[in-house]
Amino acid sequence: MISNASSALKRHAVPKPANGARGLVRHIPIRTIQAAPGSRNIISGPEKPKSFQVYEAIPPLREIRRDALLKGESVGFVPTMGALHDGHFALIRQAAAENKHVYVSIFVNPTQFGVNEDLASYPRDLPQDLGKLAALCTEFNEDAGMGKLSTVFTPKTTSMYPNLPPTSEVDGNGSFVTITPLSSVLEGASRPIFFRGVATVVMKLLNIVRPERVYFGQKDIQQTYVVRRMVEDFHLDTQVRVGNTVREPDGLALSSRNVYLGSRRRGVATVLLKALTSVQDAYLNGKRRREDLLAAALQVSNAAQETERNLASHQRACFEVDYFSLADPKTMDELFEVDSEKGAILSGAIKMLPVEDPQEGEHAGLGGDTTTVRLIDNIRLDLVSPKLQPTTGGYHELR
Ligand SMILES: Nc1ncnc2c1ncn2[C@@H]1O[C@H](COP(=O)(O)OP(=O)(O)OP(=O)(O)O)[C@@H](O)[C@H]1O
Ligand SMILES: CC(C)(CO)[C@@H](O)C(=O)[O-]
Ligand code: BAL
Repeated sequence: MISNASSALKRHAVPKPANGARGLVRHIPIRTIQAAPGSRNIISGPEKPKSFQVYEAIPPLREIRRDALLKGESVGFVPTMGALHDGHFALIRQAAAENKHVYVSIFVNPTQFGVNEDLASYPRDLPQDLGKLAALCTEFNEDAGMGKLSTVFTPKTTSMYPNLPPTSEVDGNGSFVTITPLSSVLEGASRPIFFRGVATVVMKLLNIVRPERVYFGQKDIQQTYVVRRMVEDFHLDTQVRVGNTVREPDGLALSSRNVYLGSRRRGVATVLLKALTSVQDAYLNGKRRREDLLAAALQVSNAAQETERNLASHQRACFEVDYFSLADPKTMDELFEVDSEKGAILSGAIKMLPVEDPQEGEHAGLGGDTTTVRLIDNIRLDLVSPKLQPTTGGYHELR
């Protein structure tokens, strides 16, 4: 059964197919079909006989994973929290280029949300995500040696946390993976339980899927460091791959949370990348000292804050800077001077504050622009020569 499927998914359910153990159904509109009890559901696209299976339960997923292992077929795994966008699709494409099978998980992991964060309102639309994945599937040409999207894993919270209910309390009980000190700085300083939750759920997912390769986006760069450290320290047998940040045409990094931004806040949100690119310009112009580099970011953000403050309350979109950071590309320790041979990770986070005086007819974001939205972004200074271009995919190895 698909547990967290909306009623829309249930409405689309059709009877169990009679054609074989795995019940692959072809040439039908996108539908969800309940197969073996508690386990298999099959999606099939209308135009091509391409399909993937959706699993909510762990045992049948393990079974097909074992089948692939016995056949010597590799699995590339893309963990997500759903609300899928082109950033996710770039990772899936990359995984299909490098593996026989791609497995995607969709699970909004409660333990990485702080008590006052947006777990309840986090955008969720499983039928829409499955539809997007079915459309993406048609791109993968197995005859040309590409892998295929084989499996989507949509576990219930009770399967992922089988004993104690998941907690968001800093001192809550449960079985957790903690990676320190990496998890305590930057994003971890603002979100104290965030990386404990991420490391814990990624450990669970890797234990379930056991992929040859696992794919993460550079947008969440600190997450890639935490996961890589976990993989090394716990001797997990998987390779961590990192895909470039995919951006909107104006440079804003794609993010599931961008749906919270109505037009007023969306217009100002590009300030984060503008601030980071001003540092990049300073770097390319020969600056190497932290204070000189980060001064450029502060100048851009201060000017933008001033502009917004001077607008009328019904026009402005105010924001706060959470941090700008210049960190070592191996350890994420803050740097006082950048070594040109090694480069640096330049990252930042801003908080878009709730919109004041919303106007009739103004385009509002999800939740009516009433909540603070944190945006993060980063640039690898050692990888940006000579100038950052909006990215449409591609990947790099973490060094
Ligand atoms: N713009 C992007 N480019 C490349 N990868 C991305 C992008 N956005 C997210 N990812 C990656 O997709 C994976 C799943 O991320 P997730 O489902 O949390 O989406 P998200 O857009 O990062 O959501 P959120 O708004 O919660 O940050 C992560 O590895 C993440 O880094
Ligand atoms: C890696 C992840 C899927 C763990 O919940 C999440 O942090 C994300 O989507 O970036
Ligand atoms: N992609 C990061 C997930 C989160 O912010 O919770």
